[in-house]
Amino acid sequence: MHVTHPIEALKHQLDALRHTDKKGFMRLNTPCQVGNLMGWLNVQSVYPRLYWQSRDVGTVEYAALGVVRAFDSLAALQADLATLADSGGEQPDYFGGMAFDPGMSGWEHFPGCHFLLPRIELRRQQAGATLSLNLRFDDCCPEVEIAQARACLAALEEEQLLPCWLPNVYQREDRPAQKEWAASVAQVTHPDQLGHTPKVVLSRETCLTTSETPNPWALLARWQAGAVDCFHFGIQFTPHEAFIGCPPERLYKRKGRHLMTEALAGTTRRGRDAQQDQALADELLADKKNSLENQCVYQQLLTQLESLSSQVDMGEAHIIKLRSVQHIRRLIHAELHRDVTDQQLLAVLPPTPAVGGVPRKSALAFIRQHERHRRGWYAGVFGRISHTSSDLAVAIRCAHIGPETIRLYAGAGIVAGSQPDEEWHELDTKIADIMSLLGMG
Ligand SMILES: C=C(O[C@H]1C=CC=C(C(=O)O)[C@@H]1O)C(=O)O
Ligand SMILES: [Mg+2]
Repeated sequence: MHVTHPIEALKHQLDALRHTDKKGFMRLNTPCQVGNLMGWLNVQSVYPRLYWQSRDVGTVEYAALGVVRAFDSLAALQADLATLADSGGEQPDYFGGMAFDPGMSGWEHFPGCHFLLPRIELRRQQAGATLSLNLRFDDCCPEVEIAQARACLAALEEEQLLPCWLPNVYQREDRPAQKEWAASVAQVTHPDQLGHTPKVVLSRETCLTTSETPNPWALLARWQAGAVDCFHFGIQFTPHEAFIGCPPERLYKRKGRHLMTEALAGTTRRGRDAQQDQALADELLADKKNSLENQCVYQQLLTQLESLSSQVDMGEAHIIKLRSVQHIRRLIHAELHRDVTDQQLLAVLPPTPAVGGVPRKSALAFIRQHERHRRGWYAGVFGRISHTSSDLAVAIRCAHIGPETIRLYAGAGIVAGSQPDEEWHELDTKIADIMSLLGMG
């Protein structure tokens, strides 16, 4: 992106605000040209650095920098959204996520819940790109806010090409190893356990170490290119740590009172050719174990939505095909009651049984007791929240990148009929895309 002109344009607009008596939220916009949003993010010195693109075709791509406001609680976020909505005018987008298990902390630098209003947003849609500066004129005097915004603009750097090199020599360690995995699957599928807890989603952390530190944005850009029909996200709170992912699963999308959610669970691999691929898809749809995995998810979603909405409709089970895997999916639509907020939805819906289990309480208790790695934001929530609409992904198919390490996460729904070796293999197919990008395929 050639930033000089857009930045000058925003500075002019900012100067004009010096004597403003405006209250609340304000967004200054200017058109701009950009090649690769991640190439732009990668050179910026302002943190957090965040990327978000929803799954739907033709949606906005967001790159965001810095913080105007941030909340570590859903209640505080909701209160802020409500205050701004009452005062009318343009409404801001908050970006962020939540850990899998609110009862356990996230990772270091990753709070249990964190949603932020960025200082700078670079948005791109079909019509073109816009550079925006977000401002809040509520509790501090406008001069302070303007000075902070100005400093952030002054720090912006020109976009550069992403490095095309990624390390490709790694040491791999699986946690749990296959033997311990088999023991956990056996425990979950023991008739006594299944009697009270019919599904637990067990997970694995695959730790890859290398002498180099991989560039998270270069990795995400390549991963994204092969992950169509997926969400794409990345966040860095600090320079040496990133969380990126290309999840296929939506937690929910809300447009006004209309809610879209889904049950995505049940997995098979892709075939060698179209014929085998179709045979695998047909088998998946007819398979009892995989259907049960999916059923656990939709039943819970339907039950939860019953009390929150006036009408709930669910579509037929169908197959979605990703690069390395196929899944069973059922789409769900609901009309929310007037007073239902994102705060409530996020307090009730996650973790869905696609990543947790049923009943939630005993499944989470099993996971807390038996998993020795920390899920952190894996299997949590990541996305965008605003007063008018929200869109959130289930944070699966993701990687945590730190100095000299990449930690990949994959889980598999364990139900009656689950076989340890097959489920272990399912974990491998779920990380196959990113493993092949790292030269480990
Ligand atoms: C928990 C994950 O996948 C979930 C989503 C789709 C299919 C799943 C399955 O078939 O087990 C899982 O429930 C993951 O990829 O880490
Ligand atoms: Mg499965």
